Amino acid sequence: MIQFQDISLNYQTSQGQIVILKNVSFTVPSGEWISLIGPSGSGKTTILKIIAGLLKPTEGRVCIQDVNMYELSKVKRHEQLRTKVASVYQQFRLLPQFSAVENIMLPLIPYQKRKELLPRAHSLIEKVGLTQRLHHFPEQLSGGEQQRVAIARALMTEPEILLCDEPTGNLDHSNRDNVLSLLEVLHAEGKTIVLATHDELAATRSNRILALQSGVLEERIMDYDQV
Ligand SMILES: Nc1ncnc2c1ncn2[C@@H]1O[C@H](COP(=O)(O)OP(=O)(O)OP(=O)(O)O)[C@@H](O)[C@H]1O
Repeated sequence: MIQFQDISLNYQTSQGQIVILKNVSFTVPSGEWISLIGPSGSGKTTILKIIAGLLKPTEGRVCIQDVNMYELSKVKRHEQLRTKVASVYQQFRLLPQFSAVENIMLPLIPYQKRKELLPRAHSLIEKVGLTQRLHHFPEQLSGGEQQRVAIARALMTEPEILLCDEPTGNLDHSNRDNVLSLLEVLHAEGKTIVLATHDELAATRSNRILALQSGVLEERIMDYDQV
């Protein structure tokens, strides 16, 4: 479960203090898929970075499975989150010098032998439907295929929580549908998913939509389970 409690985030700039998030609170029970929607600059990526342990809020608490992440030292926080939370981004972020299967293994390469990681990497590449592309390099893959490799890479540590930042933003219609269908499969398997998107239609695939406007969570919370 993710508890995002009374979170505010300000930046100090040469023009003075700017407020990015204002007193934002929400809870994501384990296994739920929520979508964050809102215009550009409303704070969606900022929320994902805070959940990922990468950005300390100015105020508020973020608890993952009841542990207050920002009370921990940076090292302990990363250790806690390393296997619990994984991210998928709009710009795939694959390393160009590595093949698909090598990219998938990357999150665990510092911790385990390559030989031990290969069977899991193979099963993940099969899961995302790219068995035929195992040894292809990113430049030899389509955008949709690269994103599916990126999702497989995110799954390598068996995270409970998947943070997806505009994962379909660079994809055409059919690749977008492939990626969303894959998220639906992962959700059905029990993953907790937080999707930040401009794509309101994509967001309707989730359990709940939270709408952000200039760093404020709108009261409008659409719960499709109750429609
Ligand atoms: N380091 C920083 N210093 C100052 N302002 C920042 C910094 N990082 C982000 N911002 C501002 O925070 C605001 C929220 O950014 P964020 O990336 O969370 O928005 P977003 O809703 O994800 O936008 P988009 O949909 O375009 O990705 C933006 O106005 C951005 O300019």
